[in-house]
Formats: sequence, C-alpha cells, structure tokens
Amino acid sequence: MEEKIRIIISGGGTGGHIFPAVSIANALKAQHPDIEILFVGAEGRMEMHRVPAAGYQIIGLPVAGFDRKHLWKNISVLIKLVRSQLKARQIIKDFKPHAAVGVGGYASGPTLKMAGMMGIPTLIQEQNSYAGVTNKLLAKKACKICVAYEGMERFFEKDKIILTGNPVRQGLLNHTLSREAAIQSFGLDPQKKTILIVGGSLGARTINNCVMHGLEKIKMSGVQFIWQTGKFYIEEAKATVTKAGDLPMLHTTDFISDMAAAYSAADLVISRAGAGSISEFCLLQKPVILVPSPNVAEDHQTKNALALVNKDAALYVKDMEAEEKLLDLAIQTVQQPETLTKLSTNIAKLAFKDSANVIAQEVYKLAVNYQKKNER
Ligand SMILES: CC(=O)N[C@H]1[C@@H](OP(=O)(O)OP(=O)(O)OC[C@H]2O[C@@H](n3ccc(=O)[nH]c3=O)[C@H](O)[C@@H]2O)O[C@H](CO)[C@@H](O)[C@@H]1O
Repeated sequence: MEEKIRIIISGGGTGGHIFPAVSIANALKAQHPDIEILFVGAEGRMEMHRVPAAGYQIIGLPVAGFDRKHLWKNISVLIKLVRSQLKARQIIKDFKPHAAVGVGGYASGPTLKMAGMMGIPTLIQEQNSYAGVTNKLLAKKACKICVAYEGMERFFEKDKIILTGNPVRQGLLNHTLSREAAIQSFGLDPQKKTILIVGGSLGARTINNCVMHGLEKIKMSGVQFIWQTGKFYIEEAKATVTKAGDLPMLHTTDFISDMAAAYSAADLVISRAGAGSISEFCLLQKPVILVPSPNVAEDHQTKNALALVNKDAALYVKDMEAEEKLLDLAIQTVQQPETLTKLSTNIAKLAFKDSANVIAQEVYKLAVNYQKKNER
C-alpha cells in the first residue's frame, strides 16, 4: 500500500508569512484529506501559537534574524543558524516529507536548504514584488517558485516561476456577515461611514502616531474608526485614548482576530503595504490608502504599493508625510462615493482568485513525483 503524502511547510515571523502558509495547508487538506502536514517555524515567533490555533502541528527551530546594522552581533545568530540546520535535518529524517514548501521568514531558510540538500523537492512562495534574500538563495534549488507580481524573472529563473498571487485565509472569502452586523460587532454605529486602520500583523508606529495625535480630528469627523495598534503599542494607545475622554466613534484593539468582520465593516482602509494585506484588499475590493513601511528590506512595501497606485487602484501617503496628511485624506475620501467606487473597481482587477488551490496542486504534483521515484 502506498504511504500517505507528507508535506513540510516552513516559515513565519509575521502574519504576512504565516497566513499564506496556513491557507496552502488548508487547500492541501481540502484536496487530499489524507495528507500529513508538519509546520516548521522559529521558536518564540508568532507562528508557534497561530499555527496550532489553525489546527496544525509545528516544531520550532532556534533560528534568529541577522542584525544588518551591527554585524558583530551576528556570531550568536550564526551559531543558531547551524543548530537550526541540524535540527531541520533531523526533522526531515524523522518526518520523511515528499515535498517542502517555504513561505519566507527565518525558519524557511534552514528548513528548505536542508530539504534541498537531502533531495526533497521544494517550492517557495514569494509574497512581495521584490524578492527577499532568503528566497533568492533558496530559489537555486527550488523546483517551483510561486509569485504574486509580474516581472519576478529579475530574481528567479523564468521556467520555475508560476504567477499564482498570494493565498488568502479561506475564512475571509467564504463568510456571510452583513456590513451592519460586522459594524455592530465592533460596538459601532451602522449608520456611519467606517474606516479600518491596520498596521500589518504587528502594528505600525507611524500610523498609530497619526491616530494618537489626531484624536480631536477623529472626534469632529462624523466618521468612525476601527483601529488595530499591534501588541507593542496597545498600552500607550489605550492610555492616550482614555486621556482624550469619550470617543465612542473609535474602537481600539491590539489585534483583530476576525478580519472578515473588520473588512465587512470598512468603507475605507488605511494600511501598511504588506503583500498579504494587499492581496486581501484586492480580493475583497477594498478602497485603501497605503502607507508603506520604510523599515523593511529593500523598501519592498513601497514597491508593493506602487504596483497598485500606478494602476489607480489605491491611494498612497509616504510614511514621512503621514502625520500631516493621512487622517485628512481618509476622512475626505470616505465621504466621496465616486472615489471609493473607482478604487474598488480598479483594485478588484488585480485579484488572484484561486491562489491557495493552485499552489496546493503544484505542491502535490511535486510530492507524488517524488513518491513515485523513491517508492516511499
Ligand atoms: C514589517 C514587516 O516585515 N512586514 C512584512 C510582513 O508583513 P505583515 O506580517 O504585516 O503582513 P501582511 O501585511 O502581508 O499581512 C498581514 C496579515 O495579518 C492579518 N491581520 C492583520 C492585523 C490584524 O489585526 N489581524 C490580522 O489578522 C491580515 O489580515 C493579513 O493577513 O510580511 C509581508 C509579506 O511577506 C511583507 O510584505 C511585509 O513587508
């Protein structure tokens, strides 16, 4: 009897890597209920609780990121990298995967490197319009590279690239919550225009400062807000709001678990330009003002944002101009139905509808080929 297909999925660090990974796992399970999936993450990072919450087993590696500013601090990082590679090798020996998937983030480096060296077929999923260093290194051994933007031949071999878009969590698309019920679930008023403010999975300092310094404007705006601060900023945000007095038009939270409700509630979104968030805005046709983070590798969020802005599919405020312009622009725009409709129509054209399923099919093909060749 043939053995069950086993897949390793590795990566994480932030929601932008974890949620696509979970979405690929869900698609694999839906297509092949018998399949066995093991996640490999980084100890102490967000995936170590988000992945089990999604119903999958995960093992952590002691891996950490390089400090690009203080190179001398990287000795311990190198030691951790070697230990992670050894641990990844052991995990692969024990689990015996038929294919390995890397979604970016610290853990995917050692895991996919080891998988490649041990002859296991690998697939990487690059979320951004500018390839990360780890994925560029892993690409040499990878069999397939699933990307979300055109023009990625700049980084990867053309023949390996498949344009799939970024997988989005299944629950964001298949829900039936009305705008009214969604707004009520945040304790807000369905009669009012609603702006959702998100700073990526970890929150954004600049966007938070705009809100904290703009509370008077928010009070007078006639508009209401759902504000996700990120867990590092919630104490400061709550204290500032409390000091400002009664603000029933502002719902403040560190993290939104039910993003489907948040998107249903929102007439307009203010957001960082993380690739996963952008894929969600495209699929859900959300008008958005993007404020790319200037603190990410190779300034890739600006590149993500411009891919939309150049097609009139999103508005754009630079991080350094946000304090001056962001709230005014948002409050004006949410009251301009024609602008909202134009943004929504244009962003919808950039959506990839079936990303997780297409990637899952590619992974499965690699795994079955490997199984046939190796009879295991
Ligand atoms: C600072 C940083 O390194 N950011 C990177 C990270 O972004 P980050 O982790 O912020 O990821 P994305 O913007 O791509 O995705 C955020 C995800 O978190 C979800 N969400 C967000 C807030 C919330 O309260 N609840 C919630 O569930 C969103 O719905 C989305 O699915 O990975 C992305 C994908 O490689 C990159 O493009 C980003 O540049």
